[in-house]
Amino acid sequence: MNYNLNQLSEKQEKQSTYQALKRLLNLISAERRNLWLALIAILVNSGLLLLGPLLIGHTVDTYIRTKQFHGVLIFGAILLGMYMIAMVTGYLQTKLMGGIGQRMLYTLRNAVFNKLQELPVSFFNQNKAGDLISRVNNDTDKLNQFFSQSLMQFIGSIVTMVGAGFFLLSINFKLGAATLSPAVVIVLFTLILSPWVKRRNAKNLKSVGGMSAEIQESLNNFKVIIAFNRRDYFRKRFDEANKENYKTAIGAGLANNIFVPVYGFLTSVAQLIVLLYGIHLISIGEFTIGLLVSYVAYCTSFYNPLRQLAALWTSFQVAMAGWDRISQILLLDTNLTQVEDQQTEKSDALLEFRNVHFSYDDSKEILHNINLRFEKGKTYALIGPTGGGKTTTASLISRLYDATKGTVLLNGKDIRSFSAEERTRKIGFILQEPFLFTGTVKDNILYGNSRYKDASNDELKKIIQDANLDALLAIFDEGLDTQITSGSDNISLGQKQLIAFMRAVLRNPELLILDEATANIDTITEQLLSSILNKLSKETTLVIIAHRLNTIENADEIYFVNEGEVQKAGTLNDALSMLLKGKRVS
Ligand SMILES: Nc1ncnc2c1ncn2[C@@H]1O[C@H](COP(=O)(O)OP(=O)(O)OP(=O)(O)O)[C@@H](O)[C@H]1O
Repeated sequence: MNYNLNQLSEKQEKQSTYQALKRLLNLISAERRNLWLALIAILVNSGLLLLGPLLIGHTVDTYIRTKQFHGVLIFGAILLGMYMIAMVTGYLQTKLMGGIGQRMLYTLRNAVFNKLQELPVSFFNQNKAGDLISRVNNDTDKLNQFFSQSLMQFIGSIVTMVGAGFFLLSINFKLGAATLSPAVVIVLFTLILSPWVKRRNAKNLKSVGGMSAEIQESLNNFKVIIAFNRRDYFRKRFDEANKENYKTAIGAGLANNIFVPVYGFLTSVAQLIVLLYGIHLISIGEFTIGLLVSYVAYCTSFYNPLRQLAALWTSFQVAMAGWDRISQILLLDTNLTQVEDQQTEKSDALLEFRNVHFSYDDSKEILHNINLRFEKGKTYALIGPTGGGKTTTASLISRLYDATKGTVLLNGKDIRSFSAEERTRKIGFILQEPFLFTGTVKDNILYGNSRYKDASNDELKKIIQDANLDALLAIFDEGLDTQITSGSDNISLGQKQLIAFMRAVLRNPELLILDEATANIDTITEQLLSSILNKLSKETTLVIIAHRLNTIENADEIYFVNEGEVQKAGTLNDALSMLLKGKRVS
């Protein structure tokens, strides 16, 4: 299945803003009440501000021209009261929307992060971590900015414009229509250019993701970069990503700002129309000075928000481009779903491969028609040249991936019918590259182990002793409390493998896979691990992947894995000669 987000995005570019907006509103449906309250605040605010010019016009014509200053004072006080209420509603709207924006950011980041936790290994194979981080951090923030800062202004501007437009047309239809004609040009101009502006912003966000991926890759591999003196190479790569970002940012900036001067020009045209046509109407007695004062104010109330809308529209397009990138993740589904429970077959095999084929990306088949049987309590070894398919086979046993064809059976049932919890309880996997989290040795060996998660240090020490793991724990100076730092650079690779080993053994799985799990461990400690494995429950099935043949001398069965095919190797000596003769993967 294709999980590459940057390829998906090309396909999904056709998605309309309307569809994207609908999905976004579904996500924030919990905020409906606050959104309504904020909307009421904005309506009151805009309504009051719109009434102002009408009252001023009325004051000019009724009281100022007739010199009734008492009336001027009363209307002045009414206007002041209205403006004060408008101030309070303005504050309320900012407060409500700020909260909505931040809560939405929180919900969205959680939703994206939780989705990432659901997605299969293939997704992470096909996407760069830096780009994903940029989506979780940067793109969600673009939406937050729009929601907390721009949305209400956006709605406020539209309400003010509609209200001002209504007054302009109702006071004098001919003059109103002439005043509004430049707005038609503006709307057409905006509609035509918007998709182009959104595309430019999407390109810019993509380049931010690319730059972030570049930074993440070089930070993760800084030791190799320094050891191989590749700093210049990475500097160049970063420079290219940065240049791309610079170019797309300029492109997006130009697109985003194209509206401002055009809107400004057309606003001036509209004001000119009001003055020239308005004065003409006064001269022929069809209009009053007071109404012209109101008219100029309404013209400003109409075109100022329109100018603001130019900037807000840009912010909307940026937010929508960000939302597209976020929703690409949210819309993905894992292809490792749980299938319906099936009839259990009577089988003495704990795990079985039946005619299994597998390819990572549909292009090249990696495993061809594999048939394997792992019985309860036995030890199996997978050997073979580098790139032959051993780790891939192990990954299918633990369902990191599903077979492209054929079936993997666990306890006589399709492995896909087990819940992830059940499966991981039954199958333990010590990966080739063990990963440790920041915390103590205790935190790390209890990772994902619900059985002992509340055990005290003393209880845990006893459990470790019973599992014959105490000699391994003794290797760490401060035992269970030894600190592991981020990236776990304060302990050796061999020590990391020991922690991963303890973590897996303590879970007491029915099937334990060791993928080169002792490759970095000295011979004495390796013998210790071997004796621990021998003392595991007689029910435990072991699958050991190893390059060093001494590691597998106790195996009941040895399989030779080469060029995606698996065959029984017989004795250790047969395995050795197969290895020596074994073809390498071309
Ligand atoms: N994530 C992946 N995406 C695409 N191809 C992959 C991926 N992982 C492995 N492969 C390919 O699958 C083939 C088998 O790799 P695998 O890791 O299973 O070999 P292996 O026998 O375990 O090798 P080693 O002894 O080096 O660990 C190789 O050709 C490899 O390039």
